[in-house]
Amino acid sequence: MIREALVKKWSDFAGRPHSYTGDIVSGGGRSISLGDYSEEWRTHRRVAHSALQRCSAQSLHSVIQRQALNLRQVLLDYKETSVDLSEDFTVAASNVITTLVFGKEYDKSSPQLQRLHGCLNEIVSLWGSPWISALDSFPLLRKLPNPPFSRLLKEVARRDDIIRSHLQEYKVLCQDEGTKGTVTDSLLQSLDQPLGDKERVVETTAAWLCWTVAFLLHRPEVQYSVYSEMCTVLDTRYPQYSDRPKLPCLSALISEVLRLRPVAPLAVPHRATRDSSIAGYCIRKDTIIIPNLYGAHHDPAIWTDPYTFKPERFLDGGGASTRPLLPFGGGARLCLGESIAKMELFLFTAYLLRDFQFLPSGNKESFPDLTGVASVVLKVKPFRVIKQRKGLEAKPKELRLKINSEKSQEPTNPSTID
Ligand code: HEM
Repeated sequence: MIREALVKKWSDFAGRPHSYTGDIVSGGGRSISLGDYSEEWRTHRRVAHSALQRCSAQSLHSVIQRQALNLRQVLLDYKETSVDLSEDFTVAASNVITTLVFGKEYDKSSPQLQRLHGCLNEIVSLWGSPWISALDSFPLLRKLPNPPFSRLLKEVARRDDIIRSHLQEYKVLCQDEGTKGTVTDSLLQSLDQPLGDKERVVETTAAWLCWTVAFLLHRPEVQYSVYSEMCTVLDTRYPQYSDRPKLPCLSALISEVLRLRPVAPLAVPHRATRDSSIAGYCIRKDTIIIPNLYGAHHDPAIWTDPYTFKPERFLDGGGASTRPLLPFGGGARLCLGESIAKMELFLFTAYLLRDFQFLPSGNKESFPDLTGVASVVLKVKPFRVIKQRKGLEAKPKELRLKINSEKSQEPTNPSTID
């Protein structure tokens, strides 16, 4: 049904609903993700898409590898203390984007990065608050004083100032170095608009990495399987994205985490641009459509044990196909960062599992809660983890992930899943 709406009838459902607060956050609906379907939006998206494609072809791989190695160093510096890695994952993912767009990377303590992240987090949390969402449904409230809304306006202005000053700095750099017209420059021009997409973009990859570590703590044998596979295939070298077909256990792990916890579980709302139908039901122009990706990924008619973390379902003979997966949506509004995100998920996970073993920080109670917290993206509740360094020379003992393994497939702490 979701495919019918988003892919087959893509032009009927390519719109975005207008909302008072959405317009404020996206500078009047001019961002790619919240902008309505129009000629201006299509041009904006086309330019951004082709710039990202060229970036991916030229430098994305090395940019991600560099951030994966930086992340490795950060983790090594923690020694074996128990830590919450969510901020480090956010910095790594955010540095991929800032390197592509501004040619700059930051470390966790950088005041510029903290200012940007602080501002984006504040926007996300204020925008989700009932004081502010009420303004969309009850226009009369817009006339009353509303301190959270005043704060939102201030944060949005602060965000745009920060981004504008980065863009300005980068334009000067481009002129100085004669790099005008490069791939990054064309991406920059396409993003030289109110930047309402940033909140989601920096959060998704980091949220996904946190979910992966959380699930792996509940089923350590999966972690071992992926590691063992890398030892066999790569020997001592670091993985390349082109190694994907040779690393089925790693690919299966990525697909399973995307299935169980799509970080944008309800995608972004669509709007019917004309009268149409879905599954034979008449849908009037301007109806708001919310694609329930989470529901599709847990449909018992398609998935066996849909609520169980079972990457082996995607291995040969495991019975599942990746075709019904829709973590990036589809059609005209398909996630613009899909190819970047896929490469990030693969390389970050491969680098992390090649060099580290993740362990729970204490007894059974300290296992991560897998229910999740919904905000702009679906996140795991904060948890701490211990990571031990491993060397590829230390080959794992009995580590293959088996299809229909006799070991329980349930997480170690079943009371915490859904
Ligand atoms: C695990 C990582 C990610 C997931 C699961 C994800 C998923 C999604 C989903 C479900 C949508 C909504 C599609 C729809 O409306 O039907 C979306 C939209 C979007 N995503 Fe992603 N995303 C991820 C990472 C990224 C990254 C890294 C970027 C940027 C480089 C990005 C940029 C965008 C943009 C610009 C849109 C709006 C597209 C439009 O409205 O035309 N995403 N994403």
